[in-house]
Amino acid sequence: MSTELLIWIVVVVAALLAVALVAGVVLAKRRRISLSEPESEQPKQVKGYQAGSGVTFAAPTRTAEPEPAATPQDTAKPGVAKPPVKPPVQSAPTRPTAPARPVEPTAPAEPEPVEPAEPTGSVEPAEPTAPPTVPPQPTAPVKPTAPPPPIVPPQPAAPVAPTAPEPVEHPVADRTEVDGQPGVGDDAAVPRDSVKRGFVEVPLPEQASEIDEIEPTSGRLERLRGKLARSRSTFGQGLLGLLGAGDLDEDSWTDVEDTLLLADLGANVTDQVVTALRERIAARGVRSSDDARALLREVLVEALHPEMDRAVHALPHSGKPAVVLVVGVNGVGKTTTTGKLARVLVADGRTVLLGAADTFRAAAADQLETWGSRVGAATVRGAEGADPASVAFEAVKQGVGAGVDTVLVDTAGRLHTKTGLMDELGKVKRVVEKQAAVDEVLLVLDATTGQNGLTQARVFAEVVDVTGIVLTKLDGTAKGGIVFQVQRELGVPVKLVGLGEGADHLAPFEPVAFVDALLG
Ligand SMILES: Nc1nc2c(ncn2[C@@H]2O[C@H](COP(=O)(O)OP(=O)(O)OP(=O)(O)O)[C@@H](O)[C@H]2O)c(=O)[nH]1
Repeated sequence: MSTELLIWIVVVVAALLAVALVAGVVLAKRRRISLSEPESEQPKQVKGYQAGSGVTFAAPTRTAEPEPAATPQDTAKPGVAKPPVKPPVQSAPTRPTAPARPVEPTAPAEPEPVEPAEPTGSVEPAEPTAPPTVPPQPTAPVKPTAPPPPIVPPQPAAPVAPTAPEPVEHPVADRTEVDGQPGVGDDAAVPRDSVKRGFVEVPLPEQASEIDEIEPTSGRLERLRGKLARSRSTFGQGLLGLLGAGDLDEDSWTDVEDTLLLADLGANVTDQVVTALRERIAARGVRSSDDARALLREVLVEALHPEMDRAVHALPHSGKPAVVLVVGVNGVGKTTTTGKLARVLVADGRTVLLGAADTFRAAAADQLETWGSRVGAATVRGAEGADPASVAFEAVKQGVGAGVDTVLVDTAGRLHTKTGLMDELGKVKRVVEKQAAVDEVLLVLDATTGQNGLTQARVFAEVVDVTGIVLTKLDGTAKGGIVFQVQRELGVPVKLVGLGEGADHLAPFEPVAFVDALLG
């Protein structure tokens, strides 16, 4: 074999080897790429918790036996909560294209449950003589010339033309009783003969010329977290600063306790939280501020009982509308909450009828009607001073007749005595139940009143079977901890929170998103 041939063989072998090497490298690279998903197809990793859901509505889950109300004894125990129920149906977030069906005016209310109109500011009505399951009969003789108050047929989306009355002096700041008990007679924070609040004193939403755009309800708590800034400074800075500092001595634990008490968690919840923190820090140790945050988050979320059923029972069932009563003392934000809730329901594709059973304050009905007109919900109202039960009855009757999905009844908050409160609310509920079951009783509490709100809540819980709490004005307080306490004391879940005066500043209460907002 010649040298030249040998050289050629070596060159060809070298070239073949080089080609094989390059091909091997390319194949190996391809294989590596094909093992992983294309980046765009990977689910986007969300950092931290995102409040994704909106307000959850559900048809009532009750069966023949109504759920027993939580007793104070029950609720004194830690962790007492309503047993988790069947997961509620999450309604599709559809937006209605047309306003709610107009409600046909019906004949005046049936005489039985309707009482003659009472002049506003009159003395408390006489004790009803009928047994509690029957609507109370008027004990005073009915004057032939005083027929039941006419129920004004609802004007769907009719703009309200407010006549601007003279501004009146009113102790607005004193509207919620300072010792927490609804005052009695002349001891009431707002004496019964005081000048009524005028229309001008309540900031009304602007008149609607067309149906409002409503902000999506999903993720509202997340979007409104900035409104919790005042509470955040207590939890996020105060508490995290203490826990992140490393080994805690007894003085530091006392500071932790004080911070929780100052945030209105109350003695029992504070005890529970501090005990859990101490145990877990001892078991796991806290080495960084991230550890401290994670631990605090875990303990606070647990204390809020995320397993509680927070669905608002506002979906129709058995061919009838759901009936939601909104109760609470005056000034806490009942009318505003009723209006905001109507918006949420309409945004969810539901038809809503509003019942203005707050007949003590004429402006309340105007206020509610304005809220309704902005979303195309009709309002049933009575004359000022009319029997609230008759207006509630008429609203539900018309709601059943018109086949709406939900009737929201705004009740009166001007209640001076516990007995009056009992009679009034009990009667409203009994009378309404002649038409349709009451599915939800939402107790509205003003978060800025702290312990007072809690005392009011206990009084209301004695009177009606409260099924959910709406905590308003959380944007105006550093004491967001009241949420923990109110749930524990009443054993009733906080379902909604008010985070501002804006029309869409009502959010579903989500424990994890709430704690995240508090911790910042
Ligand atoms: N900052 C803030 N203000 C609120 C909130 N909810 C209601 N308000 C305000 O609280 C005030 C009282 O609200 P209303 O809805 O009139 O209260 P009410 O309970 O119906 O009052 P009465 O009809 O007198 O019983 C109004 O100025 C509302 O705008 C909230 O979540 N945050």
